[in-house]
Amino acid sequence: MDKIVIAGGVPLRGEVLISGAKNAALPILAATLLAPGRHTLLNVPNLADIRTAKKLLGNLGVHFQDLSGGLEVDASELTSWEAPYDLVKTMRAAVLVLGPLVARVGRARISLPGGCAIGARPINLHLKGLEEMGVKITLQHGYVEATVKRLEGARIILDFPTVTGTENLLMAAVLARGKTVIKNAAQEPEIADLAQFLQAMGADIQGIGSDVLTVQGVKYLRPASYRIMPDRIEAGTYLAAAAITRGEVVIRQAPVEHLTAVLDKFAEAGLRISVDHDSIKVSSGGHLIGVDVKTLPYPGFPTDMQAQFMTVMTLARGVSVITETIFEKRFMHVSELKRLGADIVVSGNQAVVRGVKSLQGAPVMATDLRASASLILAGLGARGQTEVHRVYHLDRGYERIETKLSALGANIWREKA
Ligand SMILES: CC(=O)N[C@H]1[C@@H](OP(=O)(O)OP(=O)(O)OC[C@H]2O[C@@H](n3ccc(=O)[nH]c3=O)[C@H](O)[C@@H]2O)O[C@H](CO)[C@@H](O)[C@@H]1O
Ligand SMILES: C=C(OP(=O)(O)O)C(=O)O
Repeated sequence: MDKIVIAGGVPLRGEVLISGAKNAALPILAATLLAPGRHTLLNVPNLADIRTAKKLLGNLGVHFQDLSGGLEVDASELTSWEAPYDLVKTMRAAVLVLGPLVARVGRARISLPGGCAIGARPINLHLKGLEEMGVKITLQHGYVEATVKRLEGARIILDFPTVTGTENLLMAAVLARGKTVIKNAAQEPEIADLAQFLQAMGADIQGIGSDVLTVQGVKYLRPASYRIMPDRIEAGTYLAAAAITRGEVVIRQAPVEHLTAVLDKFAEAGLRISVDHDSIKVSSGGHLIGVDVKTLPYPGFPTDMQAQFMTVMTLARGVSVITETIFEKRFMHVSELKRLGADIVVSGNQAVVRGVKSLQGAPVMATDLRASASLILAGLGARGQTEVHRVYHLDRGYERIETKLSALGANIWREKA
């Protein structure tokens, strides 16, 4: 298994270009199942999760062709309605084929996504919403089996604004008979990106970007061409890299309007930030200051930036209290950060971080995607050499991270184990 090695302590300087968003590309790829014909997707990031999604859709009969700067997705004929265990276990977002499959072929058989490092992550809200639309659901041998003759519009109130749950229900509703209203819908910008792709396919959706989505079902959808939004979490991670190395970085092609909570917190922590259209210039304005953060559904501070922000706080002056409200086990990076000398005490869903003068490089092990990013950041900010093991987690969600960081001056490389 590959590892990433970092010789830390170099302030990053230069420009970095943000890739397409993983969490928008995955539901949009799933949504291509809704319409026979050839779709064109632009700005698709080159990530392990995208390769897994292509395998999963390929298994259902979808064909792909690489275009210069894009991907052609041909969903003309579906030959299966099953998402097998082997593919679902490596990528939870595989569950996103459930809504489109019941909408297009009236049935789906999906391996139940298991618990993972960051929490239990059940899909009860996806299933309850689909049942309200007339889908018969049974659980057998670790698989969800879903069948429906005709999807019916419904009024759905989500107990929690689940991101992929909202996406699954939206993708089912666009081809249902009549009107569907999804209340307490998640408002993450990637859902708006999916909704805009669905509109380009001919769907009738009102309330995009809000917590009430109203969908008037249509008889059929047609293939569409769409450019995937840039990745706000990747952009936030490069902000953190500039902060922890006391560097000066320009982040280009950033989804600035969706980064408000993140930019506000970094500014409060003492970074100098200026924004020009889709570019963010960030430089360290003296010392970092400990600030408190609480993760929340969008537009609050994203849980997918919690580990990276915590890492920056390990070198700030004073104390920072970090509260995780979305996932019950998302502090797996703490024990590894402590190996580099961080002072962090966890109690329930709160981590109290007392800034230290310096971190020292050490071998560490990545446990999930954003934990991996946080360990890379810690390595960049530490004295001496850090080795991050189990980088397959990182490759799920960051395109060419060591190449992009090297171009900013970091001493970072990948070694084959
Ligand atoms: C592919 C993708 O877009 N992944 C993102 C998505 O994950 P995902 O869509 O899995 O996250 P959810 O919004 O569904 O989960 C939020 C919380 O709701 C709970 N829950 C969810 C569904 C359900 O049926 N029942 C239930 O109890 C979960 O266990 C969790 O505690 O949103 C998360 C929260 O912003 C991000 O961290 C992930 O990067
Ligand atoms: C938790 C994440 O992804 P996923 O939902 O795909 O596991 C993430 O992107 O941080």
